[in-house]
Amino acid sequence: MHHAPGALEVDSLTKRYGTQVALDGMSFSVSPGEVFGFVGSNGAGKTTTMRIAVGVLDTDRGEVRWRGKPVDAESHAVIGYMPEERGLYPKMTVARHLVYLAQLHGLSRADAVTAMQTWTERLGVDKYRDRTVDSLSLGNQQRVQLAAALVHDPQVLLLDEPFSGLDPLAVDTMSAVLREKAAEGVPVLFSSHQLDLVERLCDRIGIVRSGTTVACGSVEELRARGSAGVYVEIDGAPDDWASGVAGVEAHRPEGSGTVVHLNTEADETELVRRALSVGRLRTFQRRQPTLTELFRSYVAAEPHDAGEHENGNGNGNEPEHPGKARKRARRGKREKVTA
Ligand SMILES: Nc1ncnc2c1ncn2[C@@H]1O[C@H](COP(=O)(O)OP(=O)(O)OP(=O)(O)O)[C@@H](O)[C@H]1O
Repeated sequence: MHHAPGALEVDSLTKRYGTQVALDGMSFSVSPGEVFGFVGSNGAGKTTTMRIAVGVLDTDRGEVRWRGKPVDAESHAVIGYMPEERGLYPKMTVARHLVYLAQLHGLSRADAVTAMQTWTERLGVDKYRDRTVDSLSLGNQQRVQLAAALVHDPQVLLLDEPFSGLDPLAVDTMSAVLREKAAEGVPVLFSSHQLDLVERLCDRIGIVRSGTTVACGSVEELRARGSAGVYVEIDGAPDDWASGVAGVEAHRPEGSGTVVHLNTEADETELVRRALSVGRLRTFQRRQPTLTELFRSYVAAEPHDAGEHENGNGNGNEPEHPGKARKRARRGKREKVTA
């Protein structure tokens, strides 16, 4: 785990709803200046983690620290939070809403008005200032919701699926704002199921499963730990030419070739030998896994909605190799995930 001064540290959170385990040793940290992507399948515990960090929900065990101290009412006030349930008052105008929220966080009326003007312009909703929230389209309501998380100049940003339902231009604006806040030294955490976006935007990523962090690192670090892939083109070879080669996990057709996924026990020399023996070998190219492929390998074993959660790796601090997750996946039933 990182311990940069000023980091937001989520340390071994445990949370149950009745018998339902929502968090099971959730741990990770977000450094100042870092955009951290929080990904995991539905019900993995992302919203619960954020709600605990912002103080709207209590944890059973573990703690969240900011600047080395457990978060309390004072630090909650400096967090900008965009909740999943989008808590805007539908009948209030956009301007009144944002000024009210900024004042609630301690800004003077004049500063609150300035902040409202700045953020509505920046997020392209200034023309709707005098409209009630419920008269806006969902995407515009979402822009206002982001403005609401930003008007009080937060020192930590926690955003629950801020990109869902946004048009491509709004995605660009939202991305730019998150990078900008990070550049100011703010730790920025957001959850998303849009993995291409996460891959592009984030400095680091935490993949969660069943209430615990199963992998954490930059995309490059996670890729290096993931299983290798090879793209192969062979004239005249049958589709299943790689079957039976040690360490071959899967192979699927792509274009005029085949993508072969290898696990850590794979013998690449044997694969090359086989490739040469089945036809005229034209291409043999190593491939890094995409974030979507990594996601699938890490969360495949998730027993969600089972009422009980498997503990990922004991402490949630050390990333687990996808190979282990795959072994569990072979034992347990495979779950469909939204990637
Ligand atoms: N109020 C609640 N009462 C009972 N169970 C709950 C409650 N809120 C969440 N849970 C359960 O806790 C677990 C974690 O839910 P959470 O909303 O944190 O997941 P998530 O990762 O944010 O999912 P999603 O991607 O679908 O938003 C789930 O199993 C969920 O059913």
